[in-house]
Amino acid sequence: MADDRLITALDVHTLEDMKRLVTTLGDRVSFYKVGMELFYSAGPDTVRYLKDQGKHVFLDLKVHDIPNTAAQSIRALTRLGADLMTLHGTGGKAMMRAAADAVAEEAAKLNIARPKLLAVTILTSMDEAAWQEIGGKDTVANAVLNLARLAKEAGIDGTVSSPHEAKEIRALNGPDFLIVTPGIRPSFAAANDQKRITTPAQALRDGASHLVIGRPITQAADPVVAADKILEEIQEVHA
Ligand SMILES: O=c1ccn([C@@H]2O[C@H](COP(=O)(O)O)[C@@H](O)[C@H]2O)c(=O)[nH]1
Repeated sequence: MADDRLITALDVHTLEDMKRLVTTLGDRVSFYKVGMELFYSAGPDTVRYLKDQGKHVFLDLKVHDIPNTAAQSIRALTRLGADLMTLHGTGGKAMMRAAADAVAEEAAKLNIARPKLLAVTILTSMDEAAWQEIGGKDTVANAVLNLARLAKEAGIDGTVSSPHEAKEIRALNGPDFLIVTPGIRPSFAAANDQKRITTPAQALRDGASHLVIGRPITQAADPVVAADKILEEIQEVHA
């Protein structure tokens, strides 16, 4: 049975590959992520197709620019009708505020449901060493928490962060804040390039609202079996 807490990342190159995966996974997956790899290759048709299939869409394009450019880009993306969209929290509070205002304005103008905006904090592929290499002065966890606080103050709906920070973000930003966590690895899957990882059930127990899982499903020998195992695991953790 589908569970909206599972978001499957469609990191493939073409519309045809995307459609094949969505057809294969059928009704068991209700929420998909379209990221840069797919969107830069196949464009807005990806989102339209998924919406036509009755799926929820997380459009993860990680907008990062000065406030005006970020806001206008987010405004344009709002017209595609995704459910969730991202921008980088490291663009700062003024940028996040401008983008949040732009989404609200554009959705009201079009009379559509307002897509929720998520701030990407520190990528889940970074460990402490990688973070310090780019000049991080505090721990990854503290930097993530600071960005989560700024995001909420700026009117952003949630964060993209690793499951390692979920418990503290939940305590800081309350029950309604979205905590969307990539870096999820079921026991049967390889870590790949992800560094701050945990299992699907543990991430939910720690307060994640959604799990983003790509390769453990899409590159599995049998994606249906992999998705079913994950769904079985998370159904034991109540929302
Ligand atoms: O910090 C981040 C932000 C985004 N992602 C995205 O999530 C998926 C994870 O895919 P896996 O194959 O399960 O590793 C991928 O699309 C990333 O772009 C992230 O991993 N970490």
